Amino acid sequence: MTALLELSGIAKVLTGQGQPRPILTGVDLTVHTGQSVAILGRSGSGKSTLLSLIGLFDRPDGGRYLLAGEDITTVSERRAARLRSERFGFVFQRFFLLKHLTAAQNVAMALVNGQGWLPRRSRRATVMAALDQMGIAHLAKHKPTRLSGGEQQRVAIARALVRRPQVLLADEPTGALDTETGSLVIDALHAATERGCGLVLVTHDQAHAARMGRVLRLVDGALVQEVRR
Ligand SMILES: Nc1ncnc2c1ncn2[C@@H]1O[C@H](COP(=O)(O)OP(=O)(O)OP(=O)(O)O)[C@@H](O)[C@H]1O
Repeated sequence: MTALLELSGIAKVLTGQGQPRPILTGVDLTVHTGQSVAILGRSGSGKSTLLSLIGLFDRPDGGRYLLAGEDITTVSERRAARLRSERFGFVFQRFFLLKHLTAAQNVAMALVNGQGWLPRRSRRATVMAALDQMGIAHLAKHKPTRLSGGEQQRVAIARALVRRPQVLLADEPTGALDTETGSLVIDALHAATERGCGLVLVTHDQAHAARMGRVLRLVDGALVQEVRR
């Protein structure tokens, strides 16, 4: 079966103010439909750099990246933008919800695309289905200020899922939440994988990582399998 994501020998050198630094030296990662992977690693090890390469915000300096069998290692920015909006959903530590809009309107914002808005009725049904999948359909009319951190993050996940991405990329999505609330957010991410999404979760939380199908650690620029205890 063709993998959803297949990265082999991915390398990335970052140039800040000083000497160029190799951050990733040979990352191999394969994710199939419905699979979940956690990536652990000390601060500065390159986890966010890796996620930004997977999400096509940046390109690698070496290696090969296949998305559903298509070689996108050196894809143009134009094609990357299209793939980002059609194939990927993104969830971050900060929720980035618009405060003056309701939960449903925040999710609906993700449906704006080159072809304009979906017809009103199908838009509403699509948005409500995404909120329902996250267990927060009853909060559709609430503005973010009336929602808890965990609820806001679930709105953000609904927004990431509403276009039915193949891959969900989550960078520290529980970083701003207490353990219990974070666990609800992990439940929500699991619900996405049950619908066939591939999930790559960057986290510092060992307990949340342990709930993923595989746990990998970024060490010296490469991913190594974490030994389960
Ligand atoms: N644009 C850049 N130019 C140069 N160096 C960078 C750039 N972006 C990040 N870095 C450096 O690359 C390294 C990896 O950063 P990255 O954010 O990927 O790590 P991380 O594992 O996600 O860290 P954290 O867990 O703290 O979020 C860090 O040392 C960082 O300072």
